[in-house]
Order: sequence, then C-alpha cells, then structure tokens
Amino acid sequence: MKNIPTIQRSASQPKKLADLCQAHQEWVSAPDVLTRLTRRLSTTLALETQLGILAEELGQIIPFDSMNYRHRINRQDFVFSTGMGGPHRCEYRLNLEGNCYGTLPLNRRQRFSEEELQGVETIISVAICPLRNACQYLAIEQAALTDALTGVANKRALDEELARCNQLAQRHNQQYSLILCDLDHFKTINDNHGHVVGDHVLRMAAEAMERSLRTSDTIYRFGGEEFAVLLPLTGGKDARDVAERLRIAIGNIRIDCGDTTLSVTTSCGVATHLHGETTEQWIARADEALYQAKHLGRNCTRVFASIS
Ligand SMILES: Nc1nc2c(ncn2[C@@H]2O[C@H](COP(=O)(O)OP(=O)(O)OP(=O)(O)O)[C@@H](O)[C@H]2O)c(=O)[nH]1
Repeated sequence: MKNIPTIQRSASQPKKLADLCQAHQEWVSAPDVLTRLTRRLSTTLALETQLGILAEELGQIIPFDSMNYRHRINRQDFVFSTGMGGPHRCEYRLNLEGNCYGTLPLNRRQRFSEEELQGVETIISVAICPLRNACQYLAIEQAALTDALTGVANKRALDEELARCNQLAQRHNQQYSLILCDLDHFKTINDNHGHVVGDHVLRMAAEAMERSLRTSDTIYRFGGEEFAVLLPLTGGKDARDVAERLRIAIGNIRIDCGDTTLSVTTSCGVATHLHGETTEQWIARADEALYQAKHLGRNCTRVFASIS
C-alpha cells in the first residue's frame, strides 16, 4: 500500500477559517439593500425565485399590497403574483437594450410618493439584468422542450412527462391514457403539394388538436406526422372519446390550394397505463393500437384493450 502523506495544518488555519466564516456572514447580510439584492439575485437563474427575492427586498423599503409580474416567453405567459389588491398603482415595463422583459405593477392602499417611486425605479434598475438573464434562461429551457414547426411540446418533453406520469400512476393508482395520432397518407400530401403545404397541414393539425383538448391534457409532436396526447386522470373509454374528437377536428381541416381544397384524416391509437408497465411498454401498446387503426383502413380510432 502506498504511503499517503499527512496534511500539514498550519498554525494560521483556524484564523483563516474564522475569517472565511465572517466574510460569508457579511456577504449574506450586506447592510445596504442594493448590494444584498444583487448578491441574492446572482444565486439563482430561476425567474420565480428571483421575483420572490425582488418582492422581499423591495417590500422592506417601499411597502406594497401586491406585486404582479407578467411576461410572455415564447408562446407561454409567465405570471408571478404576491399579495392582493390596493387601488393605487404604479407600473413598470422592464426594458433593457431595446427588449422588454415583462411588466411589473405594484398596488397599494395609499398613494406612492415621488420619493418612493424613485426608490422603486432604483431597485428595479439593479434587478433588471439578473431578471433579463432569468427570462433568457427560461426561454432557452422552453425552446428545448418545444417543437419549432408547430409550437407544441416535443418528444423530449413527452419523455419527461411520461416518466413523471408513470411514477404518479404507480404511487397513487391514478389513471393516465396516451393517444397517438398519425396523419394518414401524409407522404402523398408532401408529394402532391410540396413540403411547404405539408408543414402548413402539420401546423393546422396541431392547432385543431389543441383547440379540442382540455387544458389539463397536453399535445406533443411525437415524430414527423405523428402527435401524442397525454390525458391525466382519464380511463380508456373517455380517452377513446377524446381521440374521436381529435380525429373529427383534424378531418374538418380544409386548406385552399387554388384549384383544389385539401383535407386530411388521422388514425388514432389509445392505451391506458397498466400498473407495473414501463413507459416503453405503454407507448408500444398505443403504437400497436395505432397500427391496428391504420390496418383497418385509417381515419379511425383503436383502443389497445379492445384488441388484446
Ligand atoms: N412537410 C413535412 N413532412 C414531414 C415532416 N416530417 C416528416 N414528414 C414526412 O411525412 C411523411 C410520412 O410518410 P409515411 O411514414 O410513409 O406515412 P404516410 O404517408 O402518412 O402513410 P400512413 O402513415 O401509412 O398513412 C414522409 O414523407 C416524411 O418526409 C415535416 O416536418 N414536414
């Protein structure tokens, strides 16, 4: 066995450690609000956490009854609210280098004085760079989970959500259903009308499906011309009804191509999660049901249970 050299502790080490401890205390509890705010905001890139810190530090200098931040990131609204009410209001648009990073209204029962408004502006001017970074980080995170063509969630988002649903289904015995929808003869649409029209059909199909779903149900682009829909707390019969609704919604799409009007149909496969199965097995059963729907002539829905 090799000899491991002993670590020499210098006589000055305890003092260095004590200094470090004190420096940390001072770093955490900076006496002035701007230094403390900057330091606290620099510890996180989570927009929600940053807004919580901002509300806390702001509220200690300029008390308010409510703060409501709102910003549209990609296609989603991000909203942060704390407190309630107050008829007097001041509102700030968070602009930096020509871009807007949200609006921030504060409400209160008493009027804001000029000095207080100046104070709010000073604090916001310190917070705006970290908030910009958090907004950009969230936008990148969202983009990584979004299909660029249709704007719905992508396969990666589906994989993450399926794993989560699988765990919840096992632990709480909840029912989850998965629908796979595959547009019929989509290659023919591309071949006859070109890829630009094909892309347009995919976007319209995603929109039609989104309009037909409850907010608790989520649509994902699973592959080229295939979409997946995840239905929490939904058993096989209800999932079948949803799949039929989606199928009819897609069948109602009409696209004016000059001399012809283009329509499209879809086939759907449904599988409700079975206790103990993996997500791969679950998807494979939905895929099997979809295969059966295609085999039966397309433009129809099959539920896995009814064919096994
Ligand atoms: N325009 C466009 N076409 C795509 C996209 N992704 C995949 N495709 C096309 O979708 C077509 C799928 O063809 P197939 O897998 O043969 O399926 P299908 O023609 O729909 O036939 P069935 O599924 O059996 O009804 C292929 O021609 C792909 O090139 C896309 O993002 N845009």
